[in-house]
Amino acid sequence: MKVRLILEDGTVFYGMSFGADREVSGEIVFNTSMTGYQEILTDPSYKGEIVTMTYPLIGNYGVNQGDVESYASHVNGFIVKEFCTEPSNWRKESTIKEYLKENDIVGITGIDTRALTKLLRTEGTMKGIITSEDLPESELIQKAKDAPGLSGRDLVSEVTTKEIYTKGKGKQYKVVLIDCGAKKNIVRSLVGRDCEVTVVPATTKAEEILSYNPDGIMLSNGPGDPQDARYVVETVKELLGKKPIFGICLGHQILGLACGADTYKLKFGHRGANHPVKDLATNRVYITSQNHGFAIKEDSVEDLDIVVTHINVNDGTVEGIKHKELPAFSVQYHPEASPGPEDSHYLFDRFIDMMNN
Ligand SMILES: NC(=O)CC[C@H](N)C(=O)O
Repeated sequence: MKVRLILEDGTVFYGMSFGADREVSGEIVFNTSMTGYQEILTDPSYKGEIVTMTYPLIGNYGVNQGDVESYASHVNGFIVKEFCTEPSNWRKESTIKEYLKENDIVGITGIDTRALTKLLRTEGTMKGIITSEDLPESELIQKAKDAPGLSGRDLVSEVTTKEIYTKGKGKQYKVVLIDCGAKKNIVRSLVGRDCEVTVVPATTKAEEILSYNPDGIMLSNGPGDPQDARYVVETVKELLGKKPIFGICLGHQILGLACGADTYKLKFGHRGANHPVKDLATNRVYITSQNHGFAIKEDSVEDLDIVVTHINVNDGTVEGIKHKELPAFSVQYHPEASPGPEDSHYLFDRFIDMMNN
């Protein structure tokens, strides 16, 4: 079926639907990873976003149950230049097209994703709408403008776990993971390092978290504007100094806010698997997996009890912080990778070391 992608600035792209046939809107973002499309579709941090892949051929190794990163798919829509109809891989269970249909994800193909990405890079991320409706363009542009953005809404509550559950029962270190939209590989990375991980809803109060008597607390990734997750920020303020804390992505922004820093929205964010990040202590550069549209303001960290530990080599933005005295640190990127390079796995080891002290 023919569909249109209409951006709030009036740009129109024509494509074909290859997933669910529904009208969707959301913030359009681009991801530069060449592989990992299934992990991207199921990363809860993409809630509210329509993802365009810059790599021109998506789906060439198929999809399988092992590569999902959460209990469902979360993207509002998925845009590709071309999708593969005959994937070849020993792990393949079905095709990207079947997957999108089965999981009710709107997908469009035949889009000039290079032109779309260049536009978003120049103008910044924009809201857009994917539709097959035969309405006048002006009405559809208005619909795109009226679509909810990422700020001013509590997206975390839409993806956080409803039930408390534990993985790696009986393992040595007890970790409570505050689930703001956690990816499975964070849990796997901890369980693989001898941690028993109790995953709790984002609304869980500090007192209840401490009642588990954990050795450490992990703050997960998650969707939306960190300023809208104030209730988690308040919880983290109470937990600071009581137990070692490690934050990833939204968890990093939340730790920053809890320590008094400020956050802002980046022009078009960082989403991909090859973002260079410099560790300021060693001057070593790591290639990292990223997916974020907000960041900690560098100048807001001055005069606080935290320091910037990592920066992005491309644009100099803050990629990591640590508390000057208390056992708490965080990174804006994804040490759990999935998809992406595994260079930063050592950060989980650093968290274990903190729990040993
Ligand atoms: N992956 C994440 O945790 C993303 C954090 C936040 N939603 C952002 O876009 O910046």
